[in-house]
Parts: sequence; structure tokens; C-alpha cells
Amino acid sequence: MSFEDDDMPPDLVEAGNEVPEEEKPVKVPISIVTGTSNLEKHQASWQITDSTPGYLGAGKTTLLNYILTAEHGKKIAVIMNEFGDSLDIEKSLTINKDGESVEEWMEVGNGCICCSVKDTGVNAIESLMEKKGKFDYILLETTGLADPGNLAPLFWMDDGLGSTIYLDGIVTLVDAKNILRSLDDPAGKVEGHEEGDEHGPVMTTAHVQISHADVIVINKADLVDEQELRRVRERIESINGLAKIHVTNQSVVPQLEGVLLDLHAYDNVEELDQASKGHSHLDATISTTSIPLGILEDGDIAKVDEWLRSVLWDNQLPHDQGSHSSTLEIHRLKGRLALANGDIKIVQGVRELFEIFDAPTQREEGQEQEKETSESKASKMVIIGRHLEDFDLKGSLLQTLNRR
Ligand SMILES: Nc1nc2c(ncn2[C@@H]2O[C@H](COP(=O)(O)OP(=O)(O)OP(=O)(O)O)[C@@H](O)[C@H]2O)c(=O)[nH]1
Ligand SMILES: [Zn+2]
Repeated sequence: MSFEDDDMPPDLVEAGNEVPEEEKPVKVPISIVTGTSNLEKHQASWQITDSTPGYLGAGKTTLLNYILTAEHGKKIAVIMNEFGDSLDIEKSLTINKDGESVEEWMEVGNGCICCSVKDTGVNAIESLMEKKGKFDYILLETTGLADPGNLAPLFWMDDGLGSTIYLDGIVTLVDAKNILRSLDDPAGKVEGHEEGDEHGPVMTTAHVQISHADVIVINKADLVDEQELRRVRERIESINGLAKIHVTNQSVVPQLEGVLLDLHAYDNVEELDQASKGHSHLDATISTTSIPLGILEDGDIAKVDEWLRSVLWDNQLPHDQGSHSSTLEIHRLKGRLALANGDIKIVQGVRELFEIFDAPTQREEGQEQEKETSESKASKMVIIGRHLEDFDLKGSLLQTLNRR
């Protein structure tokens, strides 16, 4: 597992397959950058007749160029996955250090990196690191990848792959001028997801990219006025109440750490408390719901685990009485389970994958601080998904915990 706390005393480490600290490979964080694209360029076959200049890319290339030329002292590998319209078996990989870039080519098999990364992509990155030395960070740009939810689990649950790479987080760029239109545009419909009723709201690529994001960069702020920017922001927050939001011009983010790098989006739940402010129902397709759970008992962890298995694996909402014409679809979830004895567990989920693990303790900051945070923070589960309002998630979870 990739969430071990370095400071954990050895007697708390589960016996069995634990590798001694000094033999453990240092894992390299990978951030996935998604964003809406120029439909005319990438999706010509859809016969877009709307030729307004609005449908340009959100600014991913601008962002990556900014990173590649900025002086940050980090060795960052940027992998550009240009749209898979050619059957290239090599992908451009740009390695940058201190404003100096070297272009490398990486064999990934059959064109689209999201399809081939599992087999060859990780190996390719690893062998490149052997040749070029370890990277500090990897940024994977995913033009043409509609659904980052397919890619995230490959890098997240990485123990099976024996990988030296772990998912740091997903960054989604949106175009301030066009995002509202993209969210309402049936032409952007995502294929391969569970269909709701035929006449229901369409789930677009923009929805899926926003719902999976840990960080959302609203770019091209210069093209909208304050009022429109607020509407964009509120709509995005109603879809994904967990993501950190930054507003930029020319993709110039305030800093790299915490915005693109060092996100730790899968090993902490810092953003959990921002989610309650909620502008629910601004978007009819995807929303965020927040379930307060108070202080839990030891035995409740197993119940939460059971509930998640049922909902995520079996598509069964426990104690559900209603009949539904829609299917519950959960994209992302985060939770904090605060136990009466002061222990805190973290829940992380993407699609059908989830994990419950001990919260990293903050020993450096002293026992007092640790105690204070555990007492002041109650349990909470935040869920992002489709058709959430058709189901009583809160009632189901509380009943599973015998709270009702
Ligand atoms: N007005 C304005 N234009 C911007 C801004 N950022 C980028 N652009 C322009 O928007 C266009 C698209 O930017 P790119 O960085 O190529 O976007 P992309 O997401 O890589 O686009 P694709 O390659 O189509 O996926 C370019 O012409 C940029 O110069 C901004 O903040 N404001
Ligand atoms: Zn693919």
C-alpha cells in the first residue's frame, strides 16, 4: 500500500509482506492533467457546425509550457498524450529541469496512453527513469481522454503493478468562457456510462472531468466578467464540492505545489469540510453530497466497509425502499471516520475502488495538536456522483450504522 506513514512505529505495521524502510523504492508522484479540448481539432467526426472560436482548448498546452519553462528546481517528466488519431507507438515525453527540456520518446504500444499504460506505460516510465535518473514528478497530459476515472485506478491501487509510481491527483482545466455551454451541450455526451432516462440531463465529458478532479483550474478568466465567473465557480462547486479551485489567466497557477504537484489527493481528506457549503442542484447531472456521521465506534468501520462494498461493488443501496428509474453512479468519495478513542480513519474512493486506512498522524507537530484535531473533527462522508438526489444515501448509511 502506498499510504504508509514513515513515522509509524514498526510494531504497528502489519506483519507479513512489509519491506524494510531502506529497501523501499521511493515512489514518484504522477498528476493527471485533463481538460476540455478543441472539439473541431479533436472530434472532427462529430461534425461540429458551431464554429465560434469558443471551443478552443482550455489551456493544457499553455499550462505545460509554463511548467516546462518555469524555474522550479524539480525534475519533472511531462507526458503529452496527443489525441489517438494516429497509430503512433511512441509518445512524446518531455523531461524538464530548471527550465531546460529534453524530449524523449516512450513506447506505449497502441496509440492511446490510457489503453496501453497498464501494460507498457508504467514500464516505459520506469525504464526511462533508469536511464535518465529518477523524476521528482510526472505530469500526464491527457488530451482526448474523456474519462479520467478509467485511468486513476491504474496509478492509485498500484501495489499489484509493483509500480514505483503513485497517483498524486487529477487536475482539470476548464475554459471559463465555455464551460457552462460545454456542460449543457448534448454533443459532449460521454459514451459507455450507465444511461439514465432517455430524456434526463446528459452527462458530458466536462462533467466527468470535473467530477473526478482534485484540483480545478478555471482558466481564461480574462474572457468573462465577475458575475459570469461566479456562476462558473458555483456550478463547478455544485458538481464537485471537494476539489480545490484556482482561477487563472494563461494557465499561470499561483504555485506548482498543491496546485499541480504535491497534491496528496488520495492520502488525505483536507478538503472534506469545504464540501458542506454546497450549492446543491445547480447541476442536474452530477452533484456532491455530504453525510455527517458524528463520532463512531470501533465496530462501525466494518459497517462502513460493508456499505461501500454493497454500493460500489454490487450497486445495492442497503435499506433502500424506493423504486428508481435511474442508476446510482459514484465517481469519487472521501471520508473521515473519527472514532471515540481518538483514532481517525480515512476513506478514499474512485469509481468502484475504495480503501479505508489510518489517517497519517502529525507527530512533528506534537501530541497536543494531534489530540485537538481528532477531537474537533467528526466523521463525514462526501460523495460525488450521478443521480445522487434520487437515492437516500444518508438514510442508508445511517441505518447501516444503526443510527436510525
Ligand atoms: N484569452 C485567453 N486565451 C488563452 C488563455 N490561456 C490560453 N489561451 C489560448 O487558448 C488557446 C488554447 O490553449 P491551449 O493551451 O492550446 O489549450 P489546450 O487545452 O492544450 O487545447 P487542445 O490542444 O485543443 O486540447 C490558445 O490559443 C491559447 O493561447 C487565457 O487565459 N486567456
Ligand atoms: Zn484509451
